[in-house]
Amino acid sequence: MNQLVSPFEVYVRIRPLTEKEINNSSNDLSHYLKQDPSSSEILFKEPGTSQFKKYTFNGVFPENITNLQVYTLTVKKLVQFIKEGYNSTCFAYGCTGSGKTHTMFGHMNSKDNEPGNVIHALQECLELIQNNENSKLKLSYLEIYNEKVADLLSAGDPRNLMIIEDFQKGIQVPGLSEFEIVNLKDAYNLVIEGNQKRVKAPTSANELSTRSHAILQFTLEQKISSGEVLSSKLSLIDLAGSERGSASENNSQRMVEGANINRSLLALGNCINILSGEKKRACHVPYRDSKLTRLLKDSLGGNTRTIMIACISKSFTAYEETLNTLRYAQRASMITTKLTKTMKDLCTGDYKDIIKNLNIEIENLKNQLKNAPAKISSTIEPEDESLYDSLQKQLNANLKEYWECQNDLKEIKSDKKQSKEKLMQLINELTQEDTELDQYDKENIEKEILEIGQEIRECKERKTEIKQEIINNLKKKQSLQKEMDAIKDEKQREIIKLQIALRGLKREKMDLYNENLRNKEKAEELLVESENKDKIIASMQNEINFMKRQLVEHLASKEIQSNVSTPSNKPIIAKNFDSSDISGISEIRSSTPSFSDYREARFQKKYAQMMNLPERGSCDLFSRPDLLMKSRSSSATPKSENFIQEFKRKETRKSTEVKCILISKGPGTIKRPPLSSRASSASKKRASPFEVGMKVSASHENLAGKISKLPQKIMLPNEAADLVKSMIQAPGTLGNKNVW
Ligand SMILES: Nc1ncnc2c1ncn2[C@@H]1O[C@H](COP(=O)(O)OP(=O)(O)OP(=O)(O)O)[C@@H](O)[C@H]1O
Repeated sequence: MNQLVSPFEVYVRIRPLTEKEINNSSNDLSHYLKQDPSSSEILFKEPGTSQFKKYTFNGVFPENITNLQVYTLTVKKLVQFIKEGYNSTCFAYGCTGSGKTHTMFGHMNSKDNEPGNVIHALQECLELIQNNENSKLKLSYLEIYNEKVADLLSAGDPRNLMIIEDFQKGIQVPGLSEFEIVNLKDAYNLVIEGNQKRVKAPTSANELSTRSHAILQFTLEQKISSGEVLSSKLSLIDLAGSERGSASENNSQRMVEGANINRSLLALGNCINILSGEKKRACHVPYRDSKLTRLLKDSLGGNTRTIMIACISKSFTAYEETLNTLRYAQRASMITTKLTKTMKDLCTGDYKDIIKNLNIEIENLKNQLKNAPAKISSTIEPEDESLYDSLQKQLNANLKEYWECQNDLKEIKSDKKQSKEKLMQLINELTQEDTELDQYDKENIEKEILEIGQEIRECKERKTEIKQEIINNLKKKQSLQKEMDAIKDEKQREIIKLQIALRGLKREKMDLYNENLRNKEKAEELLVESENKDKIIASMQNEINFMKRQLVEHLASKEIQSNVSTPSNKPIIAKNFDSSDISGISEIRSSTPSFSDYREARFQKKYAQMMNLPERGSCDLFSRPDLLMKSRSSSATPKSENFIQEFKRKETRKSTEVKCILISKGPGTIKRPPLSSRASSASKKRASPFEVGMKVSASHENLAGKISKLPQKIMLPNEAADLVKSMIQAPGTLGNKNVW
């Protein structure tokens, strides 16, 4: 018996007669109630018959059994179960004075201290956490009195707490005090403190009757290897007495209490009926019918384990209540069948179909998610996501609650309609003249009419309450929606701000880019300008260099003039001049006079005037551009012919005074004859040096070789003059035929 055999187990505990009851021997129910201590059955004699009806449960505890034994056979199994991470519940049900409080709490302050289930469970749970350093135990204690939830451990007096359903944590009571338990003494004191706060009042059956449902919850939190926290709760419930108003000799307050107690127990019974499958309308479990069932929603059915201890008294005065309790407990015990059956069904083909359908649904949802616009993710920051999710879940729960309320309303309407029809039928039965009713039947019908009248009143009350719940539900929905919108709005505002900032930055970036472009263009222009300037400077530099050379030449010519006297100034005659010799001259190039030539000429003129020198340019050999040659072939070009002819002609006429020939062999560079060589004929008489630049082609190695023996430097005029003179006077020094 140490393991739970089904998710919902029902035990019956028989309370022994009290001393007072023993004294009244007629009060013993033994003649009506039989129980074999070795079996889990009770035989009970139904009213009006001599036969015993058999009630079967998971176990029956006779009068002499102790609280510890009861604990060992019931709640101890649940403690093991919460250790595995499942929620579980144990509630004591029964009429006033049947021993519920005794079973759950025991005699906590009396000298014959006999702790009940709560204390034993606490002890065992503490052992659990002491053996596992990664676990915590928390305790909360509340009561439901007149359909209001009150915290029994709060320092103040907070009444009417809300019950909400959290999709992750399950049923929650926001604002409910919760204490971490580390030792039994503290826990014990908390329980005593809570018990003292419970609403109590004397009834005819119990001097210290507790008038509320007391719910004590242990929450066991265990950190598992993955780092996640496994949270499970054990709810231990001492229900208020299930008796009818008349039995407990009540005043008006007791009547209200009784109505509320009855309602919640009725709701609990209805839930149990549906979970047990007794009612055909099994689709909707009316957890919302009372605070008690709402609170127990995640502790009844599903993956939870529940133990009901139905307490009955052996007192005959409680006969009717005992019978009701047995019937109630019997119905509850049928939950076992339903759940077992469901588990069996899971092994059949239906299960495969369910899985298949679920897989299809999952696939559909995945696709929907994939195709859904990522509105939320784009607007909600990760840190807000959990809050947003939680609000979303609360909204879903709120919506679910709304539909449940609407369903309840429909059910109430239909119940009311049925009750009214039944009422009419009973009234007809009672008032019909032709029916013969004896006093007993009449009393029964009247009793039934009263009960139905009470039911109709309850329906009305319930309807008003549900309407109020719908109003509250809609208010809650609005506030949740507001909260969600606030998150969205706030994020939206932030996003808009960021977008504006981003646009600003983009504009700034664009401006910078454009400015950069402009700067680049400017830089390029400046570069070109500077290159041009460099070129100008370089050309000016060249000009300066050239002019410097000219100056040197001027000075040299002046010197030559003074050195070469007119008498000895014999005309230089080229002898044996052969045109083939100059055919190797690949290029003698000149151009039409340029501005710089003109400037140079002016400079030279001015320089000459300044220095009192004769003006330059005396060789009309090169004064005519058409005489300038360009020859690449071995045969003389017409131009070279012209050149030769002209040279010879001038030589013949002896009209040309060639004072000096400077020959320089540049690296492929041909210097044009200076402008001076093309000077006007007016200055012919005054001889002036001129240059001939040559480029010697490879095919005329002969000439090239000879020329290469010439000094490769610009000679001073007098040196050059001497050289030329020697060349002319001693022809052949440059070769047999080459005479210049
Ligand atoms: N198994 C038992 N053995 C001895 N005494 C018991 C037992 N069960 C109950 N009693 C005694 O019976 C009396 C009534 O019990 P208890 O207060 O537990 O009833 P109850 O069902 O909680 O009543 P109520 O619903 O009115 O609170 C108490 O004095 C209690 O000590």
